[in-house]
Amino acid sequence: MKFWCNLREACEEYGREVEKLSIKLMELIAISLGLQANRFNDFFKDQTSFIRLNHYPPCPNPHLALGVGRHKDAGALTILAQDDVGGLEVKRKSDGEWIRVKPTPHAFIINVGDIIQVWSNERYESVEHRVMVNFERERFSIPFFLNPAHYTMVKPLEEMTDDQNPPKYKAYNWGKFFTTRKGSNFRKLDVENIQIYHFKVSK
Ligand SMILES: O=C(O)CCC(=O)C(=O)O
Ligand SMILES: [Fe+2]
Repeated sequence: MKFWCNLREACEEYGREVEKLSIKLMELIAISLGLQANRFNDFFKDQTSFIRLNHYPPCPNPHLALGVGRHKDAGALTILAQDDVGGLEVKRKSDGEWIRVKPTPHAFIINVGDIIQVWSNERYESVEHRVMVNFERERFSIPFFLNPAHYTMVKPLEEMTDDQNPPKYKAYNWGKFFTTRKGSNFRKLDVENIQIYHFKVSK
């Protein structure tokens, strides 16, 4: 019983700290886009962020096992803690090759999610990634997903658009998008689910 109480407390404390870090990162991203540091803060007042605790048991034939199927993180930002086993792969845009991400001890991996891609009108891009299981060692990872309020209508920020750079996306409701995504994500190794390009403005 005590163990579980401690786990809850540890997770809650961890959540509070990575949330602070993620808001700091959003402030830096805002500055990098020429915006006020606090430009994104209001979106996270009623945030729907969450933590996932991932355990990947080993499999002698990793290519037949589902780690996490290819996807882009749908939210704003992901802060990923992982152990030293490795298995995360990102898709290189130039040639579509899957590149292994080497774990760096005591470092987080920060993923830009789809929402930053839309808010920034594609000045930032979310990265497609997947997880392959290890053939002999189990792996643990802890992603924190920074997500805006359920009712947020996600669309390119006005400051990121003008006559030369018209909005590349139509507005979509975050809560609805996320619920649809959650119902279909990670089921198979190589299937696509709802994506922001479904809201892309056609040229
Ligand atoms: O376990 C990992 O390294 C990443 C997991 C992941 O991509 C996710 O949960 O969205
Ligand atoms: Fe992910």
